[in-house]
Amino acid sequence: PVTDARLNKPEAQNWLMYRANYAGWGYSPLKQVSDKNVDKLQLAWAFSTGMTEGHQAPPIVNNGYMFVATPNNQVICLEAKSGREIWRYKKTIPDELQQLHPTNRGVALYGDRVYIATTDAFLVALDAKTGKEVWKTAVADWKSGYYMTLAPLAAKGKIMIGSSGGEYGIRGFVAAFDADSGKEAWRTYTIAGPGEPGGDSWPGDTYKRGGGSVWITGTYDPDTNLAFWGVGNAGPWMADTRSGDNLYANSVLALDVDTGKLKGYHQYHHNDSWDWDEVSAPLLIDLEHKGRKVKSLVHAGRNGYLWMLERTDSKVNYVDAWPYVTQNVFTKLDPKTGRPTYDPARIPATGKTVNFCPSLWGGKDWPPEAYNPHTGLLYIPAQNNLCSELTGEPVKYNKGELYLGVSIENVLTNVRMTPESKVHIGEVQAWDLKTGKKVWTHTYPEMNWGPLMTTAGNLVFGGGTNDRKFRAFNASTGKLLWEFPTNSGVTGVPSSFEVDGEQYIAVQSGWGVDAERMQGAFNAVLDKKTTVPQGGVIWVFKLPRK
Ligand SMILES: O=C(O)c1cc(C(=O)O)c2c(n1)C(=O)C(=O)c1cc(C(=O)O)[nH]c1-2
Ligand SMILES: [Ca+2]
Repeated sequence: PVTDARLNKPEAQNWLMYRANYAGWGYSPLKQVSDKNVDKLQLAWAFSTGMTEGHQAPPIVNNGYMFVATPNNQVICLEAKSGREIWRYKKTIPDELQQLHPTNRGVALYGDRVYIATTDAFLVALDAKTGKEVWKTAVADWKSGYYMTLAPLAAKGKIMIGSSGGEYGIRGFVAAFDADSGKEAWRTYTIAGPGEPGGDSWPGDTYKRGGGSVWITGTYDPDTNLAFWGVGNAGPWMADTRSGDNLYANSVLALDVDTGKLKGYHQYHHNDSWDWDEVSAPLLIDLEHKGRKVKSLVHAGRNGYLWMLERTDSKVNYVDAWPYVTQNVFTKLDPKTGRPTYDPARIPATGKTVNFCPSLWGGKDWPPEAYNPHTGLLYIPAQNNLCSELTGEPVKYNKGELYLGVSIENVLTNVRMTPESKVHIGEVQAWDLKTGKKVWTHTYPEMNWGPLMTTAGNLVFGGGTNDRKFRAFNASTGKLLWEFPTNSGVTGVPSSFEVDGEQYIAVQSGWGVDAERMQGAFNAVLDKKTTVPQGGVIWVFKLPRK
């Protein structure tokens, strides 16, 4: 059984949750595979999932058993050392349901159960031994544009989730369900309504369709019982349709896990007009900043700034922020609050064509950063040097239809090259958070959609490029130490685990969703055409036996 005690201090041999620990580090304390021997890493087993589209979920492992979520609401349970299938669950969803983002980012383990959030906006509890449904709860109405792609967060008897739908005029929320019964415990809207604090930051009834979706797992601080959730873009995209700050879109929220009460927040940027969802949950890192000890929240923003905040038991304070990729929208940040001032020429608006950097896919979209406590470095999978051009147009709300204010043709061709992006776009960056200095950068000619994992073996793992490769870098120096061509592009979250004294590295390969759309946008604006093979495979590697 997966207990709170185990989730608070996960064993090195397991990968029990989305980012391995509540702090969101994407860090494995295992070190059998290291910078000294990773060049010998070889295939242990591979397993075809039977699905196409975006395979993004980490292989989650509990004492030799692996649980993998794939697109189409499928969960596969396997013997972790052999890849032998034990059970498979697939939720059927209505045929009419077209998922804008066809992916699932993983399961949560709690007690003897496995939890998955589905495309038709159900939260489902499965028996971990058999894969049989124990309960399922309808979380929201998919016909109104709600769908779920994130891995749930389990803590203190509750299973927490959020919903996607920021491009459909939903009103976002984080909700918690009793792990035993599936009964809803609380629901906190990410978009403030009339009479609530922040409610006056939305004109008229625009809050009802204000977006603020939550589609990446939150992080959690057991000491204060606060969970930290990133909030997506405001909707519709053009900011002139909803003058005001639009709280709490594009923010981080600190929510009390027992009650859902909002205890603090920081809005990274107000009145969003760029589809810069700030959904990635901040990493919890204790660090020293200018000689002061800070219990920080670190977030590489889709808006292209690297944010350092401070968490207390009742507040979120701004500490520092700086651009980590080319950014031409913010002209300055208020040194006390971090509130940005915008270049008016860079704000997309209805009836205007506006060019801005980074692109609408941001300095970093959803693929998670990683933090290694030994190197003290934060690793960011970045898209640098790239810009977008959007032409705003009037939009009318129709239930269940896209609510953007930009034509879909424009979205699919939005990228604009710069002299620098012709040289390179994708990067793996390593930042020393003490000094605020970048320590190393690995560059790719084209995009990087690769979630990162770092290990005590002084390694950083990640894929993300359109050449199908999965790679290992020296965590201290950035030197490329190993690469392996998989079946498809790797946008999966890597994980690591140990069985019978051997360390394994696992990742799903299966290109899709916006990595594929961004490739399509490059294909549309460049002379070159790239296709990436489709199909999902779980890849598991280890060292040769001695
Ligand atoms: O506003 C939303 O609700 C929402 C949801 C999702 C999603 O659930 O995957 C994405 C986005 N927005 C988004 O803006 C985006 O760039 C994106 C990329 C991806 C992906 O899986 O590659 N999903 C999403
Ligand atoms: Ca979005």
